[in-house]
Amino acid sequence: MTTTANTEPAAANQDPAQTGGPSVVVRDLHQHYGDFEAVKGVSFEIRPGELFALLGTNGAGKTTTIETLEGFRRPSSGSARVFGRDPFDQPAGVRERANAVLQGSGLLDDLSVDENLGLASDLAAAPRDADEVLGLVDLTDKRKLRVRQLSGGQKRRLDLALALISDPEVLYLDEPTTGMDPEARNETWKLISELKESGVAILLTTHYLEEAERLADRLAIMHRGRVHVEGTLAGVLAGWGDRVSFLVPSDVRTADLPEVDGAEVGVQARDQALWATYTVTGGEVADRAHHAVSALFEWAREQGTTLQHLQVRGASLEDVFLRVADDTAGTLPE
Ligand SMILES: Nc1ncnc2c1ncn2[C@@H]1O[C@H](COP(=O)(O)OP(=O)(O)OP(=O)(O)O)[C@@H](O)[C@H]1O
Repeated sequence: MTTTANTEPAAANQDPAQTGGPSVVVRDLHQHYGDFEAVKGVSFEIRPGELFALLGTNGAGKTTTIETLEGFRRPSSGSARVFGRDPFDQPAGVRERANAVLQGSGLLDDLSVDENLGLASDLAAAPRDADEVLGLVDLTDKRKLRVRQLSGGQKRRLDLALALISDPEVLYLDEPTTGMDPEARNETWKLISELKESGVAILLTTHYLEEAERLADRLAIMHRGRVHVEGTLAGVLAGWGDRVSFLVPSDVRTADLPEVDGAEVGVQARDQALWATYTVTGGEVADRAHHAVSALFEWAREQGTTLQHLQVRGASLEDVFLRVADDTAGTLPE
């Protein structure tokens, strides 16, 4: 332990979660690998019973952020606090109460499921009952098998069991369902929801957007070290607008498509036809699509044409993700 631990003011060591505050607080975190800046000013908080999903493109800096919270890396600048403590300089009081399912399994291949769980249990300050944990991850009937005899999805479930055996109050899940079949993933989602309901503060990274849609109370999308979008799912999607699309009538030039208040029009070629998409962000969220569709019907009536294959949908998390990931769009800060 460095001297920093001893010189921190007493107030900085108080656990905000004890008084209803966040268990995890990240403030303006920067992380360098040599000259390369992998994380460029990330901030978020996670309260007990809340799941925060950190989404992002490959190499965005998600794992680096989790590793910082785990105490594996000292921030280059900014801060990370878990239970009010610095996990790098003050790991005591953090490691016992936080645990992780990280990428790259820490399982010992030649030992059995029981033996792996036993080792993790020996390291835990107040371990949960191993039978109960094996039941939670549905591996009871595999307990005598060696790890190398498990399938990829079963190994991932054992990873989760190793994290749960210490009964953590904060849980970091780095792509926890990779390699699982849809049923195992569904069961794992239920388990994660139950953990959340029991008061665990969870940080999830995933490339499965549906996983974030199902589980996250709040989410952030990272790209190249920065958070570009953050909020509740509903809040994020409301800011992104509704989509109204239809086949451009063959006798209408795209330049003659009508303007609609509060909407931007784009034209895409698909299946040897042109499709118009109006992205509607103006007006009240509840009836913004109604106004756009009314205006388009009015235009179609005047043109003596119809809106074929008309579709109205809200923005999806995938729309938002792809927009953030699209460097060529040119509106994201460097
Ligand atoms: N030890 C390291 N040395 C140098 N660069 C690193 C190191 N670890 C990570 N990086 C780089 O830092 C950036 C962020 O990596 P990180 O693993 O945090 O991203 P990620 O968001 O978790 O990506 P993925 O979704 O692909 O797992 C990447 O460009 C990566 O190449």
